[in-house]
Amino acid sequence: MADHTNPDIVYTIVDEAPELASASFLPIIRSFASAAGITVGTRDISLAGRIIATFPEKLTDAQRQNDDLGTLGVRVKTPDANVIKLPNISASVPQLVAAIEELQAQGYDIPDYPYEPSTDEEKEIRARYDAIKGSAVNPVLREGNSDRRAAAAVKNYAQKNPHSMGKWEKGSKTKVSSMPGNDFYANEKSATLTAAQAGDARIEFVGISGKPEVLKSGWTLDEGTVVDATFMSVKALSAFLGEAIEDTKSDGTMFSLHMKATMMKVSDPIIFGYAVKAWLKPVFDKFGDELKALGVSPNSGMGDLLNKVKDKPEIMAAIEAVRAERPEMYMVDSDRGITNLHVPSDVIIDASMPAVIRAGGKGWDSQGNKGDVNCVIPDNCYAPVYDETIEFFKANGALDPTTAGAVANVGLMAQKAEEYGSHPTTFEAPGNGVMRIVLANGETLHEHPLEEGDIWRACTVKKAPIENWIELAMDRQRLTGSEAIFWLDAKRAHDAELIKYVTPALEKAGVADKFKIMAPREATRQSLETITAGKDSIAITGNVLRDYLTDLFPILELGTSAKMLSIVKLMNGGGLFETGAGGSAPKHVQQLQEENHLRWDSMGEFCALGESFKFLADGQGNAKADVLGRAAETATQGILDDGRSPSRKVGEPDNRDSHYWFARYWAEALAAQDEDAELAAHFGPIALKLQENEAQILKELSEVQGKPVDLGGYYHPDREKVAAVMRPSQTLNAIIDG
Ligand SMILES: NC(=O)C1=CN([C@@H]2O[C@H](COP(=O)(O)OP(=O)(O)OC[C@H]3O[C@@H](n4cnc5c(N)ncnc54)[C@H](OP(=O)(O)O)[C@@H]3O)[C@@H](O)[C@H]2O)C=CC1
Ligand SMILES: O=C(O)CCC(=O)C(=O)O
Ligand SMILES: [Mg+2]
Repeated sequence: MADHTNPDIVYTIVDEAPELASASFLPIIRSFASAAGITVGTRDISLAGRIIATFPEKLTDAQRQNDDLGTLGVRVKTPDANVIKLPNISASVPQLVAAIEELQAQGYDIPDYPYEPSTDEEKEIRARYDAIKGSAVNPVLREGNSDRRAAAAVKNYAQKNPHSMGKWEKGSKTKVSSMPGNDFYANEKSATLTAAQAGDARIEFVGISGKPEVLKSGWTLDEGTVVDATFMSVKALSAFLGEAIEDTKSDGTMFSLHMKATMMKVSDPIIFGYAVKAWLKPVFDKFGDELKALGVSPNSGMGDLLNKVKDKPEIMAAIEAVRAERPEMYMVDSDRGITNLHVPSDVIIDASMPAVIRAGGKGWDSQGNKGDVNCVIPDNCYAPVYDETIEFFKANGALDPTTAGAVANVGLMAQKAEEYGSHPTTFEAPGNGVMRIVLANGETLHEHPLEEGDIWRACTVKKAPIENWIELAMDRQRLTGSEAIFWLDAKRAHDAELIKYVTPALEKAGVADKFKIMAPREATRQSLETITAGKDSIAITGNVLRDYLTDLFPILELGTSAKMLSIVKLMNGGGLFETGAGGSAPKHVQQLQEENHLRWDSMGEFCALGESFKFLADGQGNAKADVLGRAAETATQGILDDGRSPSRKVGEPDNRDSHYWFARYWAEALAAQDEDAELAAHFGPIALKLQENEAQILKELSEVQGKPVDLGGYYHPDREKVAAVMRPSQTLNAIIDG
C-alpha cells in the first residue's frame, strides 16, 4: 500500500516486471535518499490498486485504498511535483477481467465486469470499469510534453556492445498493408478555433428520423484549439481485411495485425474485432447467432472466443476447417498456441513492429518457424513510417548499431493531445446518418455522413501545449545542434493546422533554417539516412508518433527501449520522469515465476532517478540532492562500463544483481566526492561493507535461481512474498536497511 506523506519524490507502484524490480530497488533508493534528508513516497497506480480504489463500497477497511491516481493527477499540476513513473498495465478487457477475478478470489467483494450491461446499476459499474480500462494512467499524469532520448552513456555503450540484429534479405516478402482509402487518414477534417467559435460544443448524430441525438455535450473547446474529426468506414475495413488475408495466402507469408488497443481503447478493440470476424468469417456467417448467445465478443479476441465455444464440437470443427484454409498467422507464443488475434493487448504496435523489423522482417508462425510477415496496419496516418523503414532496410540492409546515430524525440503530449485523448469523443455510428460537431455559437464545425458501425472520432490539441512543444523543440535543437524535423504531413488536415503554428513560431525566433517539416514517410527516410551516416536527428512529433518512434529507433539502435531517458517537463513547472519507453514485460514475470530469474533491465529507472534528484537540486536548491544525483549518474555509468545489466538466462546475474552493483557504485561515488563531507562520511563505511561482502551477496543472489517461486498473485501479488523473492540476500538487506 502507498504511503501518504508529502514526499520530496513520488515513486509509483505499478504492475508486473517493473513492480517486481521496485521491490528490490526502492529500498535502496529510500535508504540512500534518507541519508540526505530526502523522502521518497509511493503512489499506487497499478491496475489492481485502481480497481480497489474504484469499488470501495463492499470492502473492509483493511482492503480499501485511496484514489492515488486522482491524487497524483492533482500533484502533477503543482510546480514542485517530482514523480518517477514506471510503466503500468494499460488493460485490455481480458486483462481487466483476470485482475477482477484474482481480487475476488483474494476476498475482495468487487463486482463482475458487465460485458453487456442492461440495468442502470450494471451500466454504472461498466462506466466505472471503462475508466480503468486501457491507457487510463498516462494521459492523467502527462501534464507536459515529452523529451525522450538515450542518455549519452547508454548510446556509447550500445555502439561498443552491439545487440544482435536480424539480416534483411533482398527478396524479403515482409511488407505493410493498409487500407486503400476511407480510413481515418483519408476522412480527416481539421480546424483551429477562433475566439468566436470557442465555448461549449456538442457532438450529435442525425439518423434517418432527422432528430439529432446528442452523444456528447458541454464539451469545452478553447480558442486556439485544433479540433479534428474523422472516421473509418467499417465496410471498407472489412473488405480490406478479407483481401489482406487472401493476399497473405498468395504471398506465402504470415498474417499479422498491429494496433494499439490499449492507448486507443475505444477504436482499436473494435478494429481488432473486425479482424477476428474476418479471419473466422465462415464461422461467424454460419454460427453468428449462436456465438452471440454464448456471449462471444470478437473485440475480446480469439482466446475468449475459443474458451466460450470449447464445448461446442460443431463450432470447434468449423474453426479447425477455417484454420486449414487460412495462411499462417503471426504468433505471440507458438509453444502455447497464442496467436496474434488471441488478446487485443498482446500485439501492441509500438513494440511489435520494431520487433519484426529488428529481426530482419521476421515473425514466428504456429510451428515455431521464422518467416516473412504481412504487417496489417489498417489506417494510413502512421503506417507509412513502418512501410518506409522496411523498404529502407530491404534496400540498404539492417542498421549497424556500432556506427548508427540516434533519433531523439520531442513529443506533443500534454493535456491528452490528439488521438490519445480521443476516447471520450469516439463513437460507433448508431445507424446511417450524419455525425457532426456543433460549436457554442451554433456553427457546425465538421460533419461526416456515416454508415451504421462506422468508427468516428474527434481529437483536440490545445494551444498552450502546442506552443510549449515548439519551445521544447527549439531548446533541444539549440542544445544539441542536431538535425531537427517536424514530422508533419502538409497533406493531412490536422498536420496542416499544426504547421500554421510551427512556421510562424520558428520564423519569429529566427531559427526556421534549423528545422525541416516533412511528412512521416519522408521524415522516416531522412532520419534513417541521417543515423546510417552516424549523425543524430530530433524527431518532433505528435503524440502517436512520440509513442511509436521512441520504441522503433531505440529498439534498432540500442536493442531495447527500456534504456531510454524519458523526461516530461510538466507545464506548471513540475517534473515527471518516466522510466524507459517500453512496457511492463509480462513475459519477464512468467520467467521469474518459473525459474526465479528476473531479466528486467532497470536502466530506465537508473536514468530517471538521476534526473529526479537533479530536478530537486535545481528547483529547490537542494545541494545534497545534487550530490546524490551526480553520484547516481556515476553509478549508472558504472553499470554500463562494467556490463552489470541483467542477463536473459537463468543462472546468470539478473535484475537483483544489477541493483547490488548500482548501490555499490552509488555508495562509492558518494564516499569519493568532496563537496559534502557529511554524505561522504556516511557512505564511506557503506561502500566498504558492500565491497567486502561482494562474494557473499552475489552467492546469496545466485543461489535462489532455478526454482519456481510463488508471488501470491499476478495483478495483486502479496507484497511480503514479493519482497522475500526480490530481496533474497540477507547480507545485502542488512547493509541497506542498517
Ligand atoms: N509507459 C507505460 O506505462 C507503458 C505501458 N505499457 C504497457 O505494458 C504492457 C506490455 O507492453 P509492451 O511494451 O508491448 O510489451 P513488453 O513490456 O513485453 O515489452 C516488449 C519486450 O521488450 C523488452 N523489454 C521491455 N522493457 C524491458 C526492460 N526494462 N528490460 C528488458 N527488456 C525489456 C522485452 O523483450 P525480451 O522479451 O527480449 O526480454 C519485452 O518482452 C501493456 O500492458 C502496455 O499497455 C507499454 C508501454 C509503455
Ligand atoms: O499508456 C500506454 O498504454 C502506453 C504508453 C506508451 O506506450 C508510451 O508512452 O510509449
Ligand atoms: Mg510506447
